Amino acid sequence: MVAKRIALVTIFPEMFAALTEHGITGRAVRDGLLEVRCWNPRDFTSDRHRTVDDRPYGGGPGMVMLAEPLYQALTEARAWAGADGATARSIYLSPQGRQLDQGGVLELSDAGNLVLLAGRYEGVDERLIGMLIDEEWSIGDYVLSGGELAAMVMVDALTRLIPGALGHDQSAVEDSFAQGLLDCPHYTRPEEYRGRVVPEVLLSGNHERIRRWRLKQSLARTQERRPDLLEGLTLSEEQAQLLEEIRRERNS
Ligand SMILES: Nc1nonc1C(=O)NCC1CCCCC1
Repeated sequence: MVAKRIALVTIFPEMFAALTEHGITGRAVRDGLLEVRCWNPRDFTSDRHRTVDDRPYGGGPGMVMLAEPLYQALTEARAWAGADGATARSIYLSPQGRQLDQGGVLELSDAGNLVLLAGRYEGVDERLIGMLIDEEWSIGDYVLSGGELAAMVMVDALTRLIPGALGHDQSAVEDSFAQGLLDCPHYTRPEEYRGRVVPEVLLSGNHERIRRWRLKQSLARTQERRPDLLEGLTLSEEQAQLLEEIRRERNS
């Protein structure tokens, strides 16, 4: 198995320890499923202050990231990500991008290796984007101080789709999300917690009843909290039946 390579272009490479040193992403790196490597544009400057930004043409507040240090950093990052003939796609994280959802994560997970550009300041010289960026993606309609956290969100969601990255006991978590539904409620010991008990079906040991209960709970939650998600779904016979039951129970 060849490790998935994700290159990051960022002036804060230390931030990515959050991915490489913890949790599922950290284990994927240790297990050789994922390779993460950072390129810092500051390493591609030639002035004493290692300048990566400058004032915006046209005036206005803040600074804009210079194209040249990013160009050099991205070129090296793209070479690494595209080594041995691998396909590599260069992405810029910004609120102006396509909004990321699980469908987009699935698409990106099929796109081979990635180069993620994390911007700072007010943004990046548009000419650099035109020259070296293939796609712009957003993790949501809000403004962060930089693209690093957005890049980490994307890497985390992508890593969960790498075969072997989730221990056997987590792959089940993907079921409802993979079906485009919200997740069902979860419980663990004790059976009674401050007077609140676990739904008895989950103690029944009847795996078919439990599967059906969990699916019904996912459908009910999705109907209640995110009916828009249901609109986009083609329901199975069983899902349609359960949804009918839910609607009947709600109206009774
Ligand atoms: N939302 C987002 N989704 O992806 N990125 C986002 C963001 O808010 N990024 C911060 C900006 C800050 C200025 C430079 C470019 C990135």
